Amino acid sequence: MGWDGDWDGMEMEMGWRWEGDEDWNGAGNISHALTLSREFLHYDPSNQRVTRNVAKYEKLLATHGDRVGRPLQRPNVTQLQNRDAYEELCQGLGAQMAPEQPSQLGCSYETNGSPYLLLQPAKKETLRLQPYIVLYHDFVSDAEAETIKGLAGPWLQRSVVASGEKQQKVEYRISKSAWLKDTADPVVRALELRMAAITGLDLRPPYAEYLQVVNYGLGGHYEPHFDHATSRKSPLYRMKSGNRIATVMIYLSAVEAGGSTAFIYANFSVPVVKNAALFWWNLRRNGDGDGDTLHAGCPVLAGDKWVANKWIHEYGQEFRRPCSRDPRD
Ligand SMILES: O=C(O)CCC(=O)C(=O)O
Ligand SMILES: [Fe+2]
Repeated sequence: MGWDGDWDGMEMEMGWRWEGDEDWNGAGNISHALTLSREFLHYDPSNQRVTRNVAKYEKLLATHGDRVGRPLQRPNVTQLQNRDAYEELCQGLGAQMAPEQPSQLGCSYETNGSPYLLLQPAKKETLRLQPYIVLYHDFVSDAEAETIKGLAGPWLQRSVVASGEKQQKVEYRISKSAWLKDTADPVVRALELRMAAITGLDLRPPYAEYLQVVNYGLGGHYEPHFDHATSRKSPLYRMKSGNRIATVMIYLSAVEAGGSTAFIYANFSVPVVKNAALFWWNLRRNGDGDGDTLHAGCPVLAGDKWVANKWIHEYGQEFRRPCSRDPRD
């Protein structure tokens, strides 16, 4: 079941209760739970646990009706009122066609002017130009991925999100995560140098955050959100190095089913490609947040998923990604 093992196995498969919370979390579909549990008993009448669940659901329905507790929390972005695009993209039903000329997309070896990459060019696949999203294949080795997961494992804690001026646990981000400093291990340091080489950006503190290692268990997900701050009060500004200009996200594991990264407005999703690193700019060159980068980590349906995030900030990049007054850039 992976590290997100807060779920109660049986009930998680049926999808309503979240053991991490003391209360019912209000997903609310108790009558559906009851129907499925009764159907289950039809096949396995002696199952004590499901028998107990049936009694529990019947009691809950009698006392509370079908909606119990508070409504599900959602990220605070108005665009999310319509979840259809997200759900379709996660199910692989969304349009995946690139609006750009196919000749501008595709694969290339990149040295990016870096002596480091001269020896081993990056295998870049350009997925979209607006927003600019590229995938670097074989960015880490299997051994490096294992080392990073092993280093993070003991430190994993339920993930939080920036909410107003605070950070909090929310139902729309179900995962565990840990932060790794580059001093934690030579492998972390090596990955940071590699990320600096492919992006051409300055990743030294405080120009980038520590490496955030994230583990999603079954059903783990992160609903559509922006990585950059959309409010000046966001805790992201506490680093005093501006907003998050870009994201590098490394896929540290494969996933048996689900778990793609969906870009809602760009209308496509990136399947989990083990050992690859995804890069995109969150901000436009004039410093405004790029609304086209709304993205999500789709629910993991089988297996578990590990990623590592590097969030790079605006300051330090002034000469590496010069600004522009043209709002289209
Ligand atoms: O897990 C993913 O595919 C996306 C994760 C993400 O967007 C994040 O951690 O900010
Ligand atoms: Fe994100």
